[in-house]
Amino acid sequence: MFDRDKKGVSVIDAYIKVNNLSFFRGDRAIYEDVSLTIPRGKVTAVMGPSGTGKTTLLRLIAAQLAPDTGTVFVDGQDVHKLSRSELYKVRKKMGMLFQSGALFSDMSVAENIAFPMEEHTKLNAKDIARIVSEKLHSVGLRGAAKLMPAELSGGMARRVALARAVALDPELVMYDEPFTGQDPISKGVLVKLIRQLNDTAKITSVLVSHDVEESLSIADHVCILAGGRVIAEGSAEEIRASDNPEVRQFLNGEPDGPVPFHYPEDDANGCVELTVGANKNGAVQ
Ligand SMILES: Nc1ncnc2c1ncn2[C@@H]1O[C@H](COP(=O)(O)OP(=O)(O)OP(=O)(O)O)[C@@H](O)[C@H]1O
Repeated sequence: MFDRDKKGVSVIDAYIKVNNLSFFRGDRAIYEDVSLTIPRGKVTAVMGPSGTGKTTLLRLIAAQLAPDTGTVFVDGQDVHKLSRSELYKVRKKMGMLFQSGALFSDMSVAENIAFPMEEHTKLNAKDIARIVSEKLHSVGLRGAAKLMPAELSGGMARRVALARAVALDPELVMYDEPFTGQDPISKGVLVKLIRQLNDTAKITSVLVSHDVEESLSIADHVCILAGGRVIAEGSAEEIRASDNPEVRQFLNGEPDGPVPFHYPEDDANGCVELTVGANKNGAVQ
């Protein structure tokens, strides 16, 4: 699947390169010395147990968070060394569909998709209307242009958000849990759309998801994170065939195994102290 050099060794043309990244929340290491590659023009699925740091990784890539050590290169640029204006240019190449990425409820579907173009480009109204129509067509919703978000099903809303995420023709699109709360049919539609958008617009896609089957079905490259480390990286076939017990536990959804289920406990955050409901004498009711 990847290009090969003269000796037949596979070489990855990296769009994103994460090198020896460490990132802490307080004393807790979310990442320790992590390196990984996101290949250009492919769909990469980043998977791992809840709370592992997948969203954090996307935010580090978008330079919304800064690493404690290590570097993140996006299209050859160290994003944490850029000036504000340089970072602004790099971010314009990124489309993001975050978990919380709700539509603006007081704007129609068309206005939602037009919004990034009105904010970030000098395109005239006619061109914006044409692009909105194209983007809506690409997600199969041209007939929904005038609807308000409250009139959409959950699956339709996700597709409109997708159209908005690609409104500026990004080189990179990062999807954070795009399938959450979707029924199997909507999941199938989204899977197809993510693949189609990636291939027709030659986008680099990063997909963060818990949905193992959906992710493996479209991913060219898979990266599994657990316990602050990359526990496996490779093609979907390689991951499916892995005999690494941590990978097997994750793919099979087993609660017991080498990947811990419990959030690490410490005195600062782990002690349950409730004052709610305490009466004047301190008795909890
Ligand atoms: N703003 C914050 N302040 C402190 N800790 C945070 C903050 N945001 C996230 N964390 C912690 O960082 C860890 C990684 O969070 P993150 O959201 O990246 O995980 P995730 O793998 O995306 O989880 P999920 O799959 O459940 O969405 C979690 O343990 C979380 O408690």
